Amino acid sequence: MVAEERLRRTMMFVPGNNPAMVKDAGIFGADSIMFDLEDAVSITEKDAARYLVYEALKTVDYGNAELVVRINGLDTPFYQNDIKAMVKANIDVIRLPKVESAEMIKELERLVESAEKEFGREVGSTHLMAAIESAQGVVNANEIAAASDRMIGIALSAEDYTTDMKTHRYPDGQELLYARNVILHAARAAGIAAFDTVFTNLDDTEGFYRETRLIHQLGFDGKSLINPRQIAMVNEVYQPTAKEILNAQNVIAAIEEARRKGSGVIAMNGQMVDRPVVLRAERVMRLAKANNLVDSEGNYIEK
Ligand SMILES: CC(C)(COP(=O)(O)OP(=O)(O)OC[C@H]1O[C@@H](n2cnc3c(N)ncnc32)[C@H](O)[C@@H]1OP(=O)(O)O)[C@@H](O)C(=O)NCCC(=O)NCCSC(=O)C[C@@](O)(CC(=O)O)C(=O)O
Ligand SMILES: [Mg+2]
Repeated sequence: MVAEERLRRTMMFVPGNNPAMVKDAGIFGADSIMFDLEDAVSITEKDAARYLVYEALKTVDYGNAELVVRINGLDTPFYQNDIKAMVKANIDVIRLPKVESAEMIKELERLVESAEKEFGREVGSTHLMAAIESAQGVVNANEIAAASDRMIGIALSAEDYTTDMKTHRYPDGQELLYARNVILHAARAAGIAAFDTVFTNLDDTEGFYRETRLIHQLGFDGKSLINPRQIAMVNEVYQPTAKEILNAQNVIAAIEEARRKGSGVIAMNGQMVDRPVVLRAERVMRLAKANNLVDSEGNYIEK
């Protein structure tokens, strides 16, 4: 069994200047809640938003959700105070926007480590992720993904990226195909998660499903979201079918039997079952459990 991989299907942006949204963000069941101090917050509200998110992190119970904050960029006067406040508040992950090089992640890491020491937090306990929002970021995706042991993932940010590329978003997503594949490969090569971009038209449910099915097929761990309505749709696409669950259970049973006999490979219904097949089966079972499709014994629950 490999180390349990955290599910990160849904990473929901929550504007850091909206007290009601910040307070209630935990009730919708997102895998990760991402408080935003950057583009959803106007310049005049930067300090107030930082303070609001800091207080919420200290006082609100967000259950098992992973807590992420998108700080302001390294080209702003706000990021140093953002880092200090969020490290002090014990945030799980800091997401740096508009990342274009490994050096930017190393600069973030230096400041995070200094804040950890200042506030008595264990050095290395604050994780990092990068949003890639430009051609330069895509070109340097490999070095960004591998820039720090603290990195848990990289994300495509298609609104800024398409602007940088002098295009805009189309329904078929052709304009994002290269960036999606580069980001996915960079993440996988570095052993970290890959997140797809936000989908901003809340009325286009069909378009949202189409995009989510595409990124699921490509292999993304999940998506950045802007609204709670999008969470159930992503979970639906990412949930395994009954057939996939049954197959995964058979694979795990078969490999356990093989291991008892001292072998790492076995044939099941004429198909070879080896390590990659077992890893895929284990991921299917993690997704099945997260979607309450199996009971504590791992048996499929008919709905
Ligand atoms: C779009 C809308 C105004 C619609 O509001 P509406 O009120 O019409 O929505 P409803 O569905 O009616 O809400 C039903 C109930 O849920 C509550 N509720 C809604 N949204 C919630 C939420 N997010 N968190 C918690 N609670 C929420 C709401 O308060 C209500 O609660 P209640 O009144 O109690 O029933 C709202 O969703 C919203 O503000 N979204 C976040 C926008 C945002 O953060 N943008 C910046 C990030 S993108 C970016 O920067 C581009 C990027 O950088 C991205 C990258 O880097 O990846 C790039 O370059 O691509
Ligand atoms: Mg952006």
